Amino acid sequence: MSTPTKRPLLEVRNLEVTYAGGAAAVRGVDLSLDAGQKLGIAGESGCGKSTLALALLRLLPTGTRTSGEILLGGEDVLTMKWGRVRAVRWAGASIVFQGAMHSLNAVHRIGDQIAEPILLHKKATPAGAKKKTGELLEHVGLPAARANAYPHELSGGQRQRVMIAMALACDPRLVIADEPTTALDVMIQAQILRLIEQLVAEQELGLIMISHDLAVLADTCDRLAVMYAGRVVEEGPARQVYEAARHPYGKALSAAFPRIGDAASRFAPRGLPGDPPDPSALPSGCTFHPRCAVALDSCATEDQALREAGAGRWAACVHAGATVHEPGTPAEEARSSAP
Ligand SMILES: Nc1ncnc2c1ncn2[C@@H]1O[C@H](COP(=O)(O)OP(=O)(O)OP(=O)(O)O)[C@@H](O)[C@H]1O
Repeated sequence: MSTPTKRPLLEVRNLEVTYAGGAAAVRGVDLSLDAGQKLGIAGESGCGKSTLALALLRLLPTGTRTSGEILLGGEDVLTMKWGRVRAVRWAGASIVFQGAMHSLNAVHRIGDQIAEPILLHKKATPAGAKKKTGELLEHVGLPAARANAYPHELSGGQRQRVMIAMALACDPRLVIADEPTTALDVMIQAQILRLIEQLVAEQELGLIMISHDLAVLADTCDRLAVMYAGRVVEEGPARQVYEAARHPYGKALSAAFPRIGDAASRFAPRGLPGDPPDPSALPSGCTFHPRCAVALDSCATEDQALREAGAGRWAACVHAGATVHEPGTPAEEARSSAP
């Protein structure tokens, strides 16, 4: 959490997003991020990660209901006039989506696509934008001459580098990366993650990285928020959440990924039985209770807010803070008994 004297770069307060059809995709989310900080957002498919990312820049479809506050540098994105929202996109905050092939325009040279937001935001003259495009390409590890290439002439990793260059084109303070490496092989994935880390450190950006892969987030981010059914159910220092989650869902998500270098990794990772709930028809009480191995009778009726679960750690579980033995895989048992 931020110090009271310094305003966070981004503060999300009680954000609620409901799609036109009634799906409550984001429910009461609070987040805080300082410049230079990297926040990971994890969760299964459908838990609301992308909806949250799109809400931050008011990119949700017409008819979607949004409430709460999204304070970017103290200004509420949700109540801004559209002209101001357009000014904030790219220049205040930008998004790198997964699957660069779909995000880039196939019929335009990549240099023109990177220069477009620079010109749109009047950050440079056409000649200045061309120069900056070359510099940005070199900064993300591509030769400036690749500006003349079309998207299909680049590899998947190179295209993702282009997306990162484009995201940085107008010098934003916040970058939101939504599954930026999901479509890439592991070697390229590692290169792109190191590039993102390097750029964040160099430019003191705030980074929100969204992924279903807790291991990737634990490796890249300072803090980690775990979402379930539209809520943040656990938050804390990234490595601690990954190694020893306090919420049964965080534990299950963590157990779903093998640990390289962990003696217990010879045991198979374990999946979580059942499916996430339909956001149009959420279960009563704690929404995780139908899948929870340690649910009490009261969990079916009593909702749980985030509560302190150790220093700098939060979990929305009746057991948070208490030691509960949950029957686990041998890998989990070995980990929990390790000194
Ligand atoms: N345009 C839309 N209209 C109605 N419901 C939607 C829309 N987009 C997403 N949803 C629903 O909102 C919920 C959250 O979806 P969202 O894409 O935010 O999840 P996610 O965690 O990002 O999943 P994934 O990892 O698969 O992208 C899902 O139940 C989804 O079906």
